[in-house]
Amino acid sequence: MDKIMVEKSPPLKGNVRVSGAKNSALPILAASLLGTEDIILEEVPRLKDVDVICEVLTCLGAKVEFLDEGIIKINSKNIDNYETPYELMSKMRASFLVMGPLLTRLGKTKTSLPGGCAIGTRPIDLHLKGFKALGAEIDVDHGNIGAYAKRLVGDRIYLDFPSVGATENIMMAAVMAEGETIIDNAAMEPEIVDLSNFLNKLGADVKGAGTSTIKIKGVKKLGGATHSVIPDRIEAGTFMVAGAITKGDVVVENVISNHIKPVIAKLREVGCKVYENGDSIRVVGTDKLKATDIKTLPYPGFPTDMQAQFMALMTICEGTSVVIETVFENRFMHVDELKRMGADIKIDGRSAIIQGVDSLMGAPVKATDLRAGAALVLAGLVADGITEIGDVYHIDRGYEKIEEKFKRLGANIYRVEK
Ligand SMILES: CC(=O)N[C@H]1[C@@H](OP(=O)(O)OP(=O)(O)OC[C@H]2O[C@@H](n3ccc(=O)[nH]c3=O)[C@H](O)[C@@H]2O)O[C@H](CO)[C@@H](O)[C@@H]1O
Ligand SMILES: C=C(OP(=O)(O)O)C(=O)O
Repeated sequence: MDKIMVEKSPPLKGNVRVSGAKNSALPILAASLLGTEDIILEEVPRLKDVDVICEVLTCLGAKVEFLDEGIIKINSKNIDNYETPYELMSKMRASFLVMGPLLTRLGKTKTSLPGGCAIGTRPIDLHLKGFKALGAEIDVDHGNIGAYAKRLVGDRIYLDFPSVGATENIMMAAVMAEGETIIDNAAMEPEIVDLSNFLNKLGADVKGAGTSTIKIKGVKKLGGATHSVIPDRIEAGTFMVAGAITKGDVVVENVISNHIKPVIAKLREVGCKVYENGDSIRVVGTDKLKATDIKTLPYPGFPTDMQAQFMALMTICEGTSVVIETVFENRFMHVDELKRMGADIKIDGRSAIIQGVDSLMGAPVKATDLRAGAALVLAGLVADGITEIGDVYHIDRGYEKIEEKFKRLGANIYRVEK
């Protein structure tokens, strides 16, 4: 398996362009099953997860063509298969997002139950609550899950937690249900707004995305559209932390600064200068990084997908920092790996207490999940010696051309292919 090697690097300097958001591209690609005419998607990041969802679409009968870099053409006019095979489902949890579109388009959908993963058990009860409210029958049998409905009828659905995936799956199922669906306590992430904009371009009637109440009026049929995926706020945040941790001067381009307000605020709290300038953000590091605290929350709170990267930064901030993870029950797998590099971190339930150290040491470590991997790359940039990161397939799920982008900023990073 490939490894990423990171050597202690000089302060990172220069410009880096952020790719389209993985977490927008995946639901939008799933929603492409709803359209009956050509769909052109731009700014799609070339990632392992994108390849998997494209394989899922192909297996369901859609035509998927990779055109120029970042551009994918999809035609779902003749989809005929309603089952996603276990092999594809097991490669990526987000494959579950095809259930909503298939249910409303074909009246049936079947797949294997998505399991938990390194960051938590990740149940799907809220997705199913939504499908049931719209009139679907749910059938769970031998690890498979089916949803069936002769007709879907709009209803009012309250989400017990503003789940991103459940909001997306229910929105997609509701776009062709009869009458009006209202989702209360909906997730408000920018990726939900991007999905809503895409659905409306296809001819849907979705209002309120980005607030906690989303209203969807069912339509009979959806067509085609051209749509550009929004920039990846988590990739942007990762490079911003890279500027901070190396005490560098990094300009992150193609970013919507409103989407990463908490990251900007916390970087300022640790002492960095952050300049917002149109669609770019410049982070200038400081010699005296100060401790701070973070608590992850659904949007617009501090994103759980930036928690590990920020913790890497906290390991060398002066003083004691506290991280409280409220979104996932087990998202501290990176702690043991950071400790192997000399970090001083204690876990107490959902809190991690980080005592800043003077320096980190390179070590062989494992990317236990996607953002844990990104955190180890960041820590490796400032650790003495070499950090050898294994299980990098996790990193490849969510970061396009990661070594190339870091190298251009002056990082000593390379991949060893095995
Ligand atoms: C592909 C994608 O967009 N992934 C993102 C999405 O994941 P995902 O959509 O899976 O995350 P959710 O918002 O659904 O999950 C948040 C919490 O709700 C719980 N939950 C969720 C659904 C459900 O039916 N029941 C339930 O209890 C989960 O276990 C978790 O504790 O949002 C997460 C939270 O911002 C991000 O970390 C992921 O990067
Ligand atoms: C947890 C993440 O993704 P997924 O939901 O696809 O596992 C992530 O992007 O950090």
